Amino acid sequence: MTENTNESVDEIMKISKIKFYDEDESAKRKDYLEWEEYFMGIAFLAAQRSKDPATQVGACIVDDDKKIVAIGYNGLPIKCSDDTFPWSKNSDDPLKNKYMYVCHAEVNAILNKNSIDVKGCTLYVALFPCNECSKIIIQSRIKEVVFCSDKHAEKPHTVASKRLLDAAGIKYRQFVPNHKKIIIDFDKINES
Ligand SMILES: Nc1nc(=O)n([C@H]2C[C@H](O)[C@@H](COP(=O)(O)O)O2)cc1CO
Ligand SMILES: [Zn+2]
Repeated sequence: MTENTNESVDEIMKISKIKFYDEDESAKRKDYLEWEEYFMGIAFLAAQRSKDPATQVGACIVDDDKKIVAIGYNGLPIKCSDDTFPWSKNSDDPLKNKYMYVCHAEVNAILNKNSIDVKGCTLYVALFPCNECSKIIIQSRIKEVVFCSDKHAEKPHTVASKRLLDAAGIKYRQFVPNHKKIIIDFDKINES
């Protein structure tokens, strides 16, 4: 077995920094997505599956190895038709509004996980989770929430949600993108 002296560590560091090219054109692309932009971008892409005409929310759950273990968006429960239940939000009759029926993106992601559980994972979500989702986030042992918008910060469901997350010791923080926009252009791949 090689002795792990300071000298050999220096040697390893030198080797790991060797470049196998000289010219600038051979360097890697600089405009790539950071991990967090990638995960939040996936949450936003999933949101595009939502049938909610007013608010489309997506969520993406990632483990410690940066593997995506779950994706979800807001929608009706299985077998409850998108065309049978209402999508309105302002009816005086609560039964004619979407709120009684829609599953939130975070809950759908947690329930759709590909892993055994989401313990220790990070949840990326477009909107700050409501109190009902936070209960499930806590119970599923997610360790951190990264949200994009906190536009309902003043509403009771967000205040209650933060109380729950704080009490449970779950960290939450706002996503700060490098790229304000991510464009998907299906034609670009055909360019030379
Ligand atoms: N964190 C969230 N995840 C979600 O999936 N939603 C969903 C539930 C509704 O379908 C919609 C909110 O309705 P509204 O903002 O148009 O009235 O977004 C909403 C929030 C905000 O708490
Ligand atoms: Zn919710």
